[in-house]
Amino acid sequence: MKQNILIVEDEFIVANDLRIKLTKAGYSVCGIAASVEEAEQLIEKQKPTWVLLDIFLSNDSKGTDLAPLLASKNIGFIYISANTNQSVLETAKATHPYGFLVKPFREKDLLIMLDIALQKHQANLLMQQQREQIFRMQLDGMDRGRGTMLEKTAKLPVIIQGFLAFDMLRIILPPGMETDHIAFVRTGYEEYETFVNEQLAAAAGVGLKDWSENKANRLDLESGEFKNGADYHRLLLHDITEKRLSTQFRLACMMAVKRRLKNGKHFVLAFYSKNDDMYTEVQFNMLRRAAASLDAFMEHIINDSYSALPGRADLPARKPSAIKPFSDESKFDGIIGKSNSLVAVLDQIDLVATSPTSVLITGESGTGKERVAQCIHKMSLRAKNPLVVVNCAALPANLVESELFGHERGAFTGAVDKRIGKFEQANGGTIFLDEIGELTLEAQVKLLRVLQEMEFERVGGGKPIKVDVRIIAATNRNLEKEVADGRFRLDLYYRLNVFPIFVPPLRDRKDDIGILAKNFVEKFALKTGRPVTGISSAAINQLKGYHWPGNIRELEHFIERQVLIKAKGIIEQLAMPQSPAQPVNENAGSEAKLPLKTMEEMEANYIVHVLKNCHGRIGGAGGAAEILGMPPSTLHSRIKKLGIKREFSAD
Ligand SMILES: Nc1ncnc2c1ncn2[C@@H]1O[C@H](COP(=O)(O)OP(=O)(O)OP(=O)(O)O)[C@@H](O)[C@H]1O
Repeated sequence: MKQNILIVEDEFIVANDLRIKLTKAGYSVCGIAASVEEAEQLIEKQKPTWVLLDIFLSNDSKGTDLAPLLASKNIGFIYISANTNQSVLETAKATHPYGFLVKPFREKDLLIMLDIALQKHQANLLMQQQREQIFRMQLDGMDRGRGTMLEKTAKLPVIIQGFLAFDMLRIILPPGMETDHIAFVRTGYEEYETFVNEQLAAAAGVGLKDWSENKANRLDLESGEFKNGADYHRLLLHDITEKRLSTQFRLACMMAVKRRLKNGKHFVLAFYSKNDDMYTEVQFNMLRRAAASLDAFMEHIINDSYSALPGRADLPARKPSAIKPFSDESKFDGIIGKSNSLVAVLDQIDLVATSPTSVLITGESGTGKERVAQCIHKMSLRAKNPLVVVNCAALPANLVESELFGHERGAFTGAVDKRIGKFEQANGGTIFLDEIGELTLEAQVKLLRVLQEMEFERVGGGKPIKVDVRIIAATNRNLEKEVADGRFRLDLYYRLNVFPIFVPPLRDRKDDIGILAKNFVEKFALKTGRPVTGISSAAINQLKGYHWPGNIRELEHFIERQVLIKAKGIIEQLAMPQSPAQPVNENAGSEAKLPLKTMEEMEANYIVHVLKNCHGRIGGAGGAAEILGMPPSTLHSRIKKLGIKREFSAD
């Protein structure tokens, strides 16, 4: 689709120069506005699909003030500004732009950023439409016939969550029903705890009578609003119930809509998140659409509930009930865990799996990035076609091209046979570029070309080959830092980072350790045939006390060893590995005098310590890589990056 770009910039020379560059690059520029007011008029008249937005504009207006209008109209925007002071950057970031270019910038950088931003915006719109469609279909397919009000609404949180994320959803119904307040609090991927009036009153620390009589609990709304971060905190200052609920459920922002039903009565949907900048104009519009789709359903259950009065004892359950509407354990194929941060990863997998979007998975070694990639592939429409894994760290620099694109027979010395490259093998499916941060700059150029065109030639072959491949890349490096240090190409980074997923380290999701450990005990007991039947809570607490630098891989190997040592019964006591955060033996006793060390120094110390114990051997059984719970190639690259001397590593 040809993009219609509006330039909002008060310096005419700069704006005109931009117009010339964009037109030359094939974009159509529908206007130049020097102030927010002019921009609003042009948006109305010209209907741009994209906006380049300066921050400080004529008439003392600010580009950031235009952002809510752009978000509400689904128009993507990039800031272009010479001002980079912290508060300007923070205000700009809070409006969720697709990019920020600091003036003066190179034409090339502008065009690359715009190209990627457009792709990202289109992918987002597509995903949003798909989610909305699924939401409507699921809503239509819901059984409205029998059951209590709680039973009828029990499936709502799962359905709504797929469309609009929340940690707590409050539904406020017209007064005079069996219950006029239901809240669903998220406790797992498709798990919610249900609270009705009595339990909500208890959570807010008031009696049921006070709760019911306090009109403020019904959220006094005109038609709707959202409050993020500081705004939400201001609300808490004068609303004691909200304050208590927010403390109880650790909520950091909210948005709500009030809907009028045909019978003149109202219901309110209030969404809460633990993430303090979760809700923007975009989500608010989505909420309005979701609420409108829900009107008929709510009307039905409200009328049904009135006709059931009086005397139908369908409510309330005295204790909060845990509702797990339609959990599908196998959906995430072996990704175990229920911590908040893992559930957030599952949400993202769910969101992106069926779209063709490229995904960049980041996180420390052993956190499960490859698992996430496998899961996205299996849940995608390409699941029947291959998932081809390429370990970029293991690609020999001189063979990158032939590995990725293949070669013809006799293309170079040693090419005795024709070879089909990884991209061709993955045609129709997915290619997983693991450890992408290890690619040499030369290889990055070659990869970039394929990603742009999805076309390449086999080495020694003159015929272009076109493929249809979805890209998933992963790295344990901070790619933004790699870009800043000149080790990773900015254009390649933009191409890959269309949908980023961060997999958190195990030390930040200790809630998952117990369930993972139990699972690994079962797995290795079965594999080794040893009758080890479980692991005690004391042992799990010990596991939680360690900080797992090798993450889940290290935990998995550790449990495997414990199963072998224990041989039968329940694992009770563990000999935990020495934590690198504690001083290693040679420094024992002198910790008080130790200067503070950076994480990198501690990591280097620990690797040297393990290497010494393994006599410098990296690979194979009992080698340093196995003990550290990472692939030898990753350890090699860590050794190189941390500048560990060769005397410590033999292979
Ligand atoms: N959530 C999980 N549930 C169960 N097993 C997991 C989970 N996450 C990871 N694992 C297991 O932990 C090990 C490491 O996972 P994986 O290889 O996906 O990590 P990674 O982040 O890709 O590591 P690297 O960066 O070193 O390549 C694997 O054996 C994997 O099966």
